[in-house]
Amino acid sequence: MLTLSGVSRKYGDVTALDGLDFTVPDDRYVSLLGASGSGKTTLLRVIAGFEEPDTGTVSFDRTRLDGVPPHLRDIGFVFQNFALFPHLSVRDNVAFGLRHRAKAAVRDPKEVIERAEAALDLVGLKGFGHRGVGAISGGQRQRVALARTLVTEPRIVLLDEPLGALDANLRARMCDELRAIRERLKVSFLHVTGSEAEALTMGDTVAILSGGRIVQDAPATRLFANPDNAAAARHLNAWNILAGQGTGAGFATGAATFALPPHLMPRGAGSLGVRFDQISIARPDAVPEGHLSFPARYLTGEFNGPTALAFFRTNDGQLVQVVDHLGQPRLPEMTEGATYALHFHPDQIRIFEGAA
Ligand SMILES: Nc1ncnc2c1ncn2[C@@H]1O[C@H](COP(=O)(O)OP(=O)(O)OP(=O)(O)O)[C@@H](O)[C@H]1O
Repeated sequence: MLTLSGVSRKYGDVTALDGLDFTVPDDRYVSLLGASGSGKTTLLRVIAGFEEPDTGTVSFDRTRLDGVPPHLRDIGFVFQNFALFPHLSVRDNVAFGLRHRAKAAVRDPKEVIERAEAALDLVGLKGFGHRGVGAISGGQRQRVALARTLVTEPRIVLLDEPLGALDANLRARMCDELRAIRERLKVSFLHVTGSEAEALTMGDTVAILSGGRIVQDAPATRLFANPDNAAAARHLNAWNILAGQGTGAGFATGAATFALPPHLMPRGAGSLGVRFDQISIARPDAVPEGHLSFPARYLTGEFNGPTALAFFRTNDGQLVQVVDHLGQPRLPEMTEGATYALHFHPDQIRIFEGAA
């Protein structure tokens, strides 16, 4: 198990990692989700040993890795741009790591070729060994990069936005393949991405990096349904979040004051989260009994195939989204510019304590 405790890393005035605690268990596919600039690459570089943390520790199975140079950590790193050697063949790219690794370098040419070919077979590139890396597709280059890392039998594989350079179709296929390869090897993958869909699809668990810390680390389905805090919810791109304050009259937000059941009422500042797919829409005078609601002006709709998105603006100018699944449509016909009541049952909301 890889463990980071209290890891901080600053660049001048910028705090990239801020006392971060994080573990990657054995035999697990872990997604790390964060916005651009949230410190994802810094975190991978600290784990791999390309950077040392200012404070805190990195260990593997309780052995400290701080101060151990990258090539002695047994950690694989698949770079976003693949970083292949353009003048070498596919097989020689894969063999390179094996011939040159610091621990237990393989010198016997026959064994090098056998192991390189086995790694290519594992990533679905049997028979491609003789090709130049310029003569294969982007998805195949991605797999060469993976094979080059896997051939060295790392204890954990770090993947920095591994699908970012691929087109959408290929990305979907590589998602399945990465998971299948990992399951065969039983080695943990830590997959960094800025895409919530990719993080949720890939990870057995998803860790969300925000403000230099992991704000939630949970199985994908639990995280999606039950974010612990507003920061985590925001990253899922599926939750509307209305910041407000608990008052005598209810939970006061810029969109409306909600008469929350007492057990949900935050003591001071807080926010109300409601998922895009759990809001219904009615005429202002037709909100069902027991539902909470707020008024909002319908802006426009967006049709995405199996789902349709509707965009609204609250009285205080916040953008709110509602999603409809075309298999089970819930939304009425709406007129752009008209005001509707967006409503939901109190059981469907999450209240997050603290300032948003
Ligand atoms: N070498 C550096 N010198 C100065 N600031 C840096 C350096 N590396 C990273 N930073 C800053 O640290 C913060 C975290 O950067 P990092 O590259 O880790 O983010 P990221 O989540 O990987 O972003 P992206 O998804 O855009 O690649 C950013 O504010 C970045 O500008």
